[in-house]
Amino acid sequence: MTEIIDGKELAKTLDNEMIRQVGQLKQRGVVPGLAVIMVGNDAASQIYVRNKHRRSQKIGIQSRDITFPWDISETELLAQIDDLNHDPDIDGILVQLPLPKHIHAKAVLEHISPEKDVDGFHPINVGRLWNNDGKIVPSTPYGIMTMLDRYHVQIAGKNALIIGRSTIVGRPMAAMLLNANATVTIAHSQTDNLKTLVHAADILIVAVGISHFIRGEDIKPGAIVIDVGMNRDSNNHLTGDVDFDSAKTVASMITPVPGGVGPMTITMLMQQTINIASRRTK
Ligand SMILES: Nc1nc2c(c(=O)[nH]1)N[C@@H](CN(C=O)c1ccc(C(=O)N[C@@H](CCC(=O)O)C(=O)O)cc1)CN2
Repeated sequence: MTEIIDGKELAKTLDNEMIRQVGQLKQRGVVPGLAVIMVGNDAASQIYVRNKHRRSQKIGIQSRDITFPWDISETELLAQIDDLNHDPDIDGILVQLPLPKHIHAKAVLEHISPEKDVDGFHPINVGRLWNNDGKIVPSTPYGIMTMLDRYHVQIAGKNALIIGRSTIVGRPMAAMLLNANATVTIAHSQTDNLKTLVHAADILIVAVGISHFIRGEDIKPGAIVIDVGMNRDSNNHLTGDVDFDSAKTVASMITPVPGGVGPMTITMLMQQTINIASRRTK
């Protein structure tokens, strides 16, 4: 029987664990603080930022939302980050992506103190992760690793294929699976013989942004399939990169969309804010 990896349910379990962790921190005089910077009024980003705020409140994290109009200058944005870098009440800083085109996202992300870079996008944190010494790591792949762990998936020695090489998902995912002793392959738009690679994968992570890119007949029987896709169909319904119905008949475990990887992203952001705050007590 195929097991559905339920990100929504796992997120609730982890919320309860985090509420306890925050309670213990507060007894030691530490209130975790998260600053979320949003530029412009992208509709999806507004929803994610609101959800980050609500989850922070639920867990007991002090969250500070800072919203700028889309035409803010890069200099003003960097000055705000400077302030937050020096603010002792703030443990984690994140800038919601995407940013407007006139702002250099790379410069902005590199301006966040690596010790407060709760998204794990700063090159220092990227380097630490690839050195198997990651202290703060990107939330989506961290969420996937947590799902694999909580569903008792054995990673060591397995063939893991990641389709997609983004800095937010594909690359850090590869580092995390490698650190967990998987044999890792990253495939992308220029990859030859993708079908052969997919058919050999024990753990398949799909993050390409193309609706139903992978179908059941492509997958190795018994594979674990993780769908990172978030696409909208003509009816504005959310669809994954994997055709769930056909893949479910072949995989041993699979994540749905929605309700799989997505809910774990904000959960792991919360966990990392707590992790950073707990270093204050050491
Ligand atoms: N600074 C960052 N910007 C962005 C990140 C990020 O990790 N850091 N990731 C995404 C957006 N994102 C969080 O910011 C995010 C995306 C999706 C979900 C989620 O819960 N998805 C649900 C479906 C939601 C829906 O119906 O639209 C699911 O898949 O079940 C949470 C957070 C880009 N920007």
